[in-house]
Amino acid sequence: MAPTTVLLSDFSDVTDFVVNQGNGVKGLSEMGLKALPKQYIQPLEERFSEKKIVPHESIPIIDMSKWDDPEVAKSICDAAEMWGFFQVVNHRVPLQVLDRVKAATHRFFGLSAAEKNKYSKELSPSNNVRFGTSFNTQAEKALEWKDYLSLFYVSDDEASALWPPACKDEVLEYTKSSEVLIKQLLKVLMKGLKVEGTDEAKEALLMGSVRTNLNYYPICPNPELTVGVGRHSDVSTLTILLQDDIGGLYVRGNDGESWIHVPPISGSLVINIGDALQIMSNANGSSNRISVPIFINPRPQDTIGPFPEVLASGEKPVYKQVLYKDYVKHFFRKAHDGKKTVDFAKLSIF
Ligand SMILES: COc1cc(/C=C/C(=O)SCCNC(=O)CCNC(=O)[C@H](O)C(C)(C)COP(=O)(O)OP(=O)(O)OC[C@H]2O[C@@H](n3cnc4c(N)ncnc43)[C@H](O)[C@@H]2OP(=O)(O)O)ccc1O
Ligand SMILES: O=C(O)CCC(=O)C(=O)O
Ligand SMILES: [Fe+2]
Repeated sequence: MAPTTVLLSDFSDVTDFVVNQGNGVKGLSEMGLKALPKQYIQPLEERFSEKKIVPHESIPIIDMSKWDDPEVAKSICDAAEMWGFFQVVNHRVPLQVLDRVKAATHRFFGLSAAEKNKYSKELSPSNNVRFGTSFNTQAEKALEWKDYLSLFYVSDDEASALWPPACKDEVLEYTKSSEVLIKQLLKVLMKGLKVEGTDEAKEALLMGSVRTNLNYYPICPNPELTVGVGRHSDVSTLTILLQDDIGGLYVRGNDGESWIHVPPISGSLVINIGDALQIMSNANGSSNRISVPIFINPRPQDTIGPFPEVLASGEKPVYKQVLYKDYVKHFFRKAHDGKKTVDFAKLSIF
């Protein structure tokens, strides 16, 4: 459809158009706006500054073709500890599956606003399926330039009945095809933490629930004034990010000030250690992290806290035991605020 030029003054309320009517920022972008609406202008400290990018730094790129090789395991554990982020290639998730889920994402966001809005918080037939924009429009002082569809997996039957037909098969295929990689990564990471043996209870704690988000960042008239997604770390155990070839993902450097670009590498997946694993591994990290789509999590009803094995040597617990659902609710109820979500689980002496 050809873009219509609409003056911003024609809008009585940008938020109503974007949020309530389900047009999203995609709807705004397609109007051919010449300037960013004021609702999206981020305060200076939240904007991304090119000056803070470290040009020649890179997060590790790990070739997983020989994934039983102890050297590969060491690279994974070192990258998780040093960066919390790494890219994997030759990961055994078929490349056609990745292509199909990318196409399905375009197909879903290409639907009309009315069709997408059927999955909004107010109209969705289930809490497990949600179309939205920004992060938490109620709590945010400035909105973020992103639309999303969030799909929490309960069962194949539920997904088949309630997920949007435009993308459900491809999202299911993508999440299921990633399972073998996820299990391998968790096995290696647990061994690195000296948490041996994966019984059913431990497996549920690490990967008992799966949420897949499809994020859409349309062209923005003034990208320098806003953000697609603000500074945050994921509340997952692990996040598997599939990004397209546009780029734009940055990871906090270990100095807590600089940013490192994560260049798109065709066929690669970005792996990001989330807060839940940080809490269970008792790591007192202070750098921010950014990542994407398949969030591997404990189950909502699980209580998370440092694994007994990591405290066995006398290491003092940094985190208390928290109900995972409470932790996630805490994350979703506030605007993005860097790495502060984890403070919710910290023992008061830290
Ligand atoms: C959207 O932009 C994002 C997203 C992210 C995501 C990063 C992650 O790491 S997602 C992985 C989180 N883990 C899980 O989902 C697994 C565990 N799940 C749960 O514990 C529950 O499913 C639940 C998420 C807590 C929802 O349980 P429910 O009983 O339905 O609780 P509610 O009271 O309805 O919701 C609580 C609160 O959260 C808001 N919310 C719920 N789902 C979502 C969602 N998918 N996206 C955004 N917000 C959501 C909901 O509106 C409630 O808030 P109220 O203010 O309405 O009370 C990273 C970066 C991004 O930019
Ligand atoms: O799209 C990106 O590059 C980052 C998105 C992200 O961090 C998230 O959805 O949790
Ligand atoms: Fe993220």
